[in-house]
Amino acid sequence: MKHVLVTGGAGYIGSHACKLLLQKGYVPVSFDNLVTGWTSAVKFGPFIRGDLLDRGTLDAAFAEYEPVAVMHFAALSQVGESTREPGRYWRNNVLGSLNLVEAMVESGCKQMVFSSTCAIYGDQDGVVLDEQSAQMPLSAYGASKRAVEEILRDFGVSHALRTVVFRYFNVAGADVDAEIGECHQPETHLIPVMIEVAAGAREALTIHGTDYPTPDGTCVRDYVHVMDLVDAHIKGLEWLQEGKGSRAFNLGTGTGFSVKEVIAEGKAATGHDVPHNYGPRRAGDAAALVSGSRRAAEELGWTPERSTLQQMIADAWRWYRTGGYFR
Ligand SMILES: NC(=O)c1ccc[n+]([C@@H]2O[C@H](COP(=O)([O-])OP(=O)(O)OC[C@H]3O[C@@H](n4cnc5c(N)ncnc54)[C@H](O)[C@@H]3O)[C@@H](O)[C@H]2O)c1
Ligand SMILES: O=c1ccn([C@@H]2O[C@H](COP(=O)(O)OP(=O)(O)O[C@H]3O[C@H](CO)[C@H](O)[C@H](O)[C@H]3O)[C@@H](O)[C@H]2O)c(=O)[nH]1
Repeated sequence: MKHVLVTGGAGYIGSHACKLLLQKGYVPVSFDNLVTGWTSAVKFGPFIRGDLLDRGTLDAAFAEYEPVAVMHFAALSQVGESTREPGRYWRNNVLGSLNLVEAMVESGCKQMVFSSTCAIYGDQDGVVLDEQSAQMPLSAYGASKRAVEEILRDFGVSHALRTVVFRYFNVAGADVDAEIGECHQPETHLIPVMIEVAAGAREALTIHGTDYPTPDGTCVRDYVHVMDLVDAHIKGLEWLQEGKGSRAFNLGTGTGFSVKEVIAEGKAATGHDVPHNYGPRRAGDAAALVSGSRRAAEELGWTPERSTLQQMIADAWRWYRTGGYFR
């Protein structure tokens, strides 16, 4: 049996990856400290409650399961929060990842699929964002992810660590069976916040900034369905298992939607009003982040299949309506 250590396996994207890994014949071992995750999201393999900052628990995990690879999702990942608490982000994301990488190479596990982000690119007016674009993160979150990419490169040189780095754009939607989904406490991401408003669980959504240099003044993002995203992770794992070298890939659809467009689609997809008001810009936000790369399609054979805005909102809505929130 091939074990894969999934850090952050109790979180939103990690739990979806675990489900697909199991379907593909791997045993996903979730390693998570539950800072933003849920034990009830760990349904597809063993669970180790551990912190990336605790090297002993990491070493024990590698010794017990001898994973063929690591999928590294665990991180603090809120852009706004990271601008207020940069120390937490640097410590958790960078030192935590360094611990993980050192535990990996010492145990002989030399393959990692890493969750990076388009937030490493920052704001680049009119520039098509591909993997060669300049990296100018606007937040401690984005900077911490860029730093981890550098650590991975260095350990590639020194220890033959091979990594597939995925720079996600904005992930949304939920498992097609509504068995798992997105659940953050408190929720800050646009689509799940909108779902809570449509369901009447929140009074209104605040649009953070209406004076961006975008067609309607609100931020533009490239949304990708979580199921398409984890499908790419299996392809990334296979890439490494076939012995191919380290590579970075953007994961987005290439189409951007403004906050106002997302709200309009939310109303249509849920059949409910989405009351909203206007607030100031949120620190750390880029005006527009849209992928301009076809590398994942051309080299991994990855084609997003559920990543229409309508489908992502419909799946998130179904997950919410089936009472799926983790406790
Ligand atoms: N959601 C998005 O749109 C998006 C976009 C780009 C990148 N990402 C990246 O994808 C990854 C997963 O994001 P998510 O949305 O599933 O977030 P999430 O918060 O739902 O999941 C992260 C998981 O990591 C765990 N964790 C955090 N720090 C840990 C530590 N020190 N030790 C052990 N476990 C720890 C949390 O408890 C949680 O279960 C993150 O690395 C994030 O930066 C997410
Ligand atoms: O109540 C809300 C919530 C969000 N937004 C806006 O909606 C857009 C999307 O915001 P999210 O919080 O949903 O997502 P982010 O773009 O901030 O961040 C997400 O995608 C990033 C990459 O773009 C990171 O990787 C990060 O981990 C992930 O959470 C932003 O312009 C944000 O200001 C609002 O206007 N109101």
